[in-house]
Amino acid sequence: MTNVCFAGVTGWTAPPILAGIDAADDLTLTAGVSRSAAGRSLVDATGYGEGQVYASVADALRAGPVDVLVDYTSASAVKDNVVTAIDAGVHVVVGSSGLTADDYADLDERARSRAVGVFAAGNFSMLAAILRRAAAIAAEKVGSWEIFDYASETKPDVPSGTARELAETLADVRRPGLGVPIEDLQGPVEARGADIAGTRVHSVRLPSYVVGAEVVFGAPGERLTMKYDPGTSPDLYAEGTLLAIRRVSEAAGVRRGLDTLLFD
Ligand SMILES: NC(=O)C1=CN([C@@H]2O[C@H](COP(=O)(O)OP(=O)(O)OC[C@H]3O[C@@H](n4cnc5c(N)ncnc54)[C@H](O)[C@@H]3O)[C@@H](O)[C@H]2O)C=CC1
Ligand SMILES: O=C(O)C1=N[C@H](C(=O)O)C[C@H](O)C1
Repeated sequence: MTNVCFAGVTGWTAPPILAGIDAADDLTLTAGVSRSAAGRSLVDATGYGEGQVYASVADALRAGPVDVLVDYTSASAVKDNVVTAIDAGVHVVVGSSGLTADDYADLDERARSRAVGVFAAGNFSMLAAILRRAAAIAAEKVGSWEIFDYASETKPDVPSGTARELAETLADVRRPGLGVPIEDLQGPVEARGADIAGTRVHSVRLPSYVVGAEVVFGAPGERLTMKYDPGTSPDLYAEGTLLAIRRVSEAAGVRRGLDTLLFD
């Protein structure tokens, strides 16, 4: 049996994942973290689970045995939460966005030194994972691309975890070419987007968008556009998150990208 603590238990993403844990014979939801519901029982606050809701990950991990922490909190809270779990010898599944490649390098070192597994995906949906894998294949043959990152006007972090992870994945293949170097541009250079691991990333924040991502590959005389477009339900993140919970203890250190669990 794997004991799971879910941080972000009252958030938008939580319900279908909590339902999946509840329905699984091999997983138990033993603790939750949420500032607004701290002190309540899990079942009262969420409809699922056996334990309590705590105000912080540190409090939750002190309260009882936990094998895996799942973090769906926020870009501002996630790094401290992951560090707290690693230091307590607890494996971590990171759903929250906002961590950079440098953050993951720090966490990897820390996790390896404590023989803890950390699994992170900028997007736990199956189709976003396929986009990541397909884009990496395209980057082997096409040397120019840019990413468009779409999210609601209230998303606090930029770029999305989905877009950041995509850019960092493509950087492992190669760095895209630029027709005009950024330093040689005339006009406001912000118009060319942010440099994320060598890719220009353009973040759009407008009402009605859920996080989606588009990568456009350009070659002389032709373009290839790959676009991930989610609906409005958080259900699509549940299956991938449950897979990660079950597999995070397989290896020490940080592993990234749901596609690595689906295809490798
Ligand atoms: N990797 C993926 O597939 C997905 C990633 N996300 C990311 O997950 C994160 C959460 O997303 P939502 O569920 O939409 O957010 P939300 O704002 O609806 O919920 C956040 C939850 O975290 C808790 N929380 C936030 N900061 C906290 C802190 N400092 N201490 C204790 N609890 C805290 C809140 O109480 C709430 O329960 C975001 O970073 C989002 O970008 C969301 C959906 C899918
Ligand atoms: O903020 C969100 O809502 C989401 N964020 C994730 C991201 O930053 O990529 C992905 C998910 O689709 C929803």
